[in-house]
Amino acid sequence: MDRIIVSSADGARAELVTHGAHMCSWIPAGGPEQLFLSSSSEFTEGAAIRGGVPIVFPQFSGMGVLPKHGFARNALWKMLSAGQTEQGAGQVVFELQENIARLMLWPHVFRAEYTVTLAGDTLQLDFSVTNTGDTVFQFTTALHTYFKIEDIKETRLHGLGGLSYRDTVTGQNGCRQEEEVLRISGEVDRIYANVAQSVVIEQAHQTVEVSQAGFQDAVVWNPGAEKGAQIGDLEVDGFQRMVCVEAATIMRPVALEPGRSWSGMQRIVWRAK
Ligand SMILES: O=P(O)(O)OC[C@H]1O[C@H](O)[C@H](O)[C@@H](O)[C@@H]1O
Repeated sequence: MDRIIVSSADGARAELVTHGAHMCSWIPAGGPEQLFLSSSSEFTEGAAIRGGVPIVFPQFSGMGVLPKHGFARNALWKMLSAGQTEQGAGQVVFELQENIARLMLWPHVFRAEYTVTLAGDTLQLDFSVTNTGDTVFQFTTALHTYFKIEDIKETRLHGLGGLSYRDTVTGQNGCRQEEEVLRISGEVDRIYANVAQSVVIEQAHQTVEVSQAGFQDAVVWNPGAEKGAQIGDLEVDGFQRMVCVEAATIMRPVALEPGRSWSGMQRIVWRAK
């Protein structure tokens, strides 16, 4: 699989592979690595990469008949461009369309585009899907971002208080987060609905602000010690060093008419304390 490195004029840097258009590393200008990547991750075609930013499309998790999280994260994407914008941001653009294997799984023709843009302390991920066929189709999707954490016990998530969520661990719908600040001390797997404000991941040394547009929902996932130990491509202590905050549309799937496009974006801003 091809490896692509892009950097901005002001020193931010990202690394991606064409397999899954998968972003493996993001280092903001003057800052440390922000994405978790498991050292046990298999970098082979056909296998998902554990960490970075997997693209979930056209099905979230096991919520349908497709392989878990759909086919986009395991597909070979076409790189359309890589370099710097006129303003000096680093940028890479990928494209994915149907092929025979994908049509056998999901009988729809489409064009997906994924643009990664970085400069200074900010990373922006733009994902769009166009229905290039002549019948409507539905999909669910997520940018499944794994954030690198020093110690999950010392990490706080702000911005989720008062939101309703589906608890994937218990299968319960219609839960409500009462506490303003979420601390993770075991398995957490939640789909928050109608997320309009940003989520801030606070650690002792930094904050990371995660905002989104186009995506309706946000997933927060950490497998905890027990489930984490069962994940073959995650290090034994991996769960302590990661948290996923995913921009997603799951609760109400997108129904895309022929000729129409849908787009969603996740923006991440790093701040040292
Ligand atoms: O192991 P994977 O197929 O990559 O899925 C990893 C995780 O993705 C999402 O965050 C889901 O909410 C979790 O239920 C799932 O375990």
